[in-house]
Amino acid sequence: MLADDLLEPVFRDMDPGHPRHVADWLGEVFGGPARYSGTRGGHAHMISRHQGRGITEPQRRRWVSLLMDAADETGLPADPEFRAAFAGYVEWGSRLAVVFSAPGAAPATDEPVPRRDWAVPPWAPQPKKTSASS
Ligand code: HEM
Repeated sequence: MLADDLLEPVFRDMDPGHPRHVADWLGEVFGGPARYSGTRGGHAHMISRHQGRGITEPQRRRWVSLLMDAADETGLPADPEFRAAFAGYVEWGSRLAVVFSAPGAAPATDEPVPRRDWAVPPWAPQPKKTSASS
């Protein structure tokens, strides 16, 4: 993000632990251990870190794009069911980040960390049947 023209001004003074904090948050949202709630203060703290930043739509869109690149680079599961749920959450959350970071916004903070799941088991390409195997 620091190498990105649109996001550098937003992340210039970021906490060096930021990638870990976001990973802990996302892990908790998607059913992993409640590490963010246990170590960082949960939903209220996450919201407070966005307030007053005035995140713009182009910055949001770029952030989403870089997060999707990171999902590939870190080897998150690539099945379409998980990725659809992941993309849905990231689109939802990042649009809320724009709203909550606007001047004068007063978002509710006493909410739990959201949870996301995906109902359909992962799909994987099936080997084609050949005449020899039928
Ligand atoms: C689904 C959407 C998002 C999630 C889940 C998310 C999550 C988080 C989390 C967990 C933190 C760390 C809070 C802490 O210190 O404990 C954080 C901080 C921050 N986020 Fe987001 N965020 C989202 C969208 C965005 C977007 C779209 C932007 C800007 C383009 C943004 C900018 C920031 C900034 C500037 C910080 C503070 C950096 C630091 O010092 O750690 N976030 N976010």
